[in-house]
Amino acid sequence: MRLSVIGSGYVGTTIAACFADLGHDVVNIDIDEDTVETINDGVAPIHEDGLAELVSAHAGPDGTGRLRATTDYDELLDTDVTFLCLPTPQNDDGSIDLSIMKAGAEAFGETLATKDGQHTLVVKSTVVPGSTEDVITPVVEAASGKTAGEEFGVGMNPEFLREGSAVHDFLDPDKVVLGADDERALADMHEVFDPLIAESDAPVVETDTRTAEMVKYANNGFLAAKVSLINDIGNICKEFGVDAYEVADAIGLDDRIGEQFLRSGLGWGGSCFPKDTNAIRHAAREADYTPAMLDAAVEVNDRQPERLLNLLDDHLDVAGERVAVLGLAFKPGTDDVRNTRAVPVVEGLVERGADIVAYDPVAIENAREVLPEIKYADSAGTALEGVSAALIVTDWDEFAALGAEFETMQRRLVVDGRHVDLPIDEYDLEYEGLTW
Ligand SMILES: NC(=O)c1ccc[n+]([C@@H]2O[C@H](COP(=O)([O-])OP(=O)(O)OC[C@H]3O[C@@H](n4cnc5c(N)ncnc54)[C@H](O)[C@@H]3O)[C@@H](O)[C@H]2O)c1
Ligand SMILES: O=c1ccn([C@@H]2O[C@H](COP(=O)(O)OP(=O)(O)O[C@H]3O[C@H](CO)[C@@H](O)[C@H](O)[C@H]3O)[C@@H](O)[C@H]2O)c(=O)[nH]1
Repeated sequence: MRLSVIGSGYVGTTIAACFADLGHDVVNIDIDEDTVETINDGVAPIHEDGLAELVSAHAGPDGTGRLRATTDYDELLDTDVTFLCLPTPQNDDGSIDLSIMKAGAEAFGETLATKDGQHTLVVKSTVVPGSTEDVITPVVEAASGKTAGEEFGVGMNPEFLREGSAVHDFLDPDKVVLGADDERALADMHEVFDPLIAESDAPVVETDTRTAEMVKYANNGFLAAKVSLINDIGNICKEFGVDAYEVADAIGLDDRIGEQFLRSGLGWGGSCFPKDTNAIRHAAREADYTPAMLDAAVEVNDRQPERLLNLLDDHLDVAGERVAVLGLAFKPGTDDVRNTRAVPVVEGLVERGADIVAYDPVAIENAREVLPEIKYADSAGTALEGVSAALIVTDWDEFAALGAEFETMQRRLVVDGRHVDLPIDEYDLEYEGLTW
């Protein structure tokens, strides 16, 4: 099938490369010329495990030719289905900002106006319930002069991939959700996804666009709340001298709870959970409903960095002391620092007058933009040299391999926000875990 994918970021590039790998002809449309050029050179514009191989296999001079990129929306005219993968950031009040989606929908509609045959638009971005039907579709109708459900189809297909494992998650999903309000759009989405469904054996949920939109927020809200609940329980565990990880292992054996997403500590960050919980909470309030559980999930999450710093305060007055911060990415496996817990941790240390040296295996370049005022080390070992304390913010595997490096600390005080397996006894560490 011939597909166009508008937006070439984490989601757009991943799905375009994966669809090409599944045998579709795909064109990626993006306003960023560098991104377009990079893909056309056969190079992945973002860092994701397995993506470089897929892009070079299908784009660029040595590729199959099934993947290419362009800045020209007219190229979607030669395709049958378009996926809209544009950003949906939050406004200052937490509500969803649909302005980029509207701009993309308008450009899509203006192009569609000149097309004779049938076409289906699929909203892939995370949007609050009603956005596809009440906002995006009317923009396309106005720009194209065509009627949805008659002259073009509209679907909504939420994406559940995680950064760091995007290719794997997309090709082997737990579920595929196909939201459509007309038969033609549903049939088109099936034609796109059938090769993936056949290969992955993923269950398919067929529903309307509003429900599909809500499934995405329910998914993220549930996961964010699950982490906040284990953090709440973990904080109680800490007060009673109980190890929250032992408790989590035990409750995770109950199938109704499940073992995943029970790692307590500093809480959740990233490009999705924070903005998506805020968007759906704001939308709920607009509808006159107070989302008490999601509000609490955010409140618990916001408190964890200060709890980590309070644990440090119990051992050391950090004013004038050198402190190492290990980990800056919002989770291991990515260089993404959007809403990373490292920011409130570092801000708290700055307020306390600490002299901070930070290290991350891949996120330092991005971290410099949000945390320009601190020092950076080029290895965990260098960061630890001469410090009075170390804080662990991201659970990178390489931190669990640290050993003799601890001997260079002035004081071997380690406050761990992520339950990294450290040689506490071997190196005589003065160790505090956030919830254990
Ligand atoms: N990142 C994730 O892990 C993830 C997972 C699931 C869902 N989502 C959702 O998917 C959507 C996209 O997120 P992302 O992380 O891929 O975004 P992103 O910021 O990584 O990429 C967006 C891309 O869109 C391009 N763009 C902006 N305006 C454009 C326009 N008018 N026309 C064409 N291209 C334009 C940008 O240049 C950029 O390359 C969001 O709604 C997000 O919530 C993200
Ligand atoms: O037990 C856990 C699991 C996660 N986290 C934290 O939660 C955040 C999010 O982690 P994860 O879900 O792995 O990363 P994302 O790439 O943000 O993926 C989430 O957000 C995406 C964008 O919407 C969705 O597509 C994914 O399904 C959803 O997992 C990170 O800060 C993690 O450190 C914990 O603290 N404890």
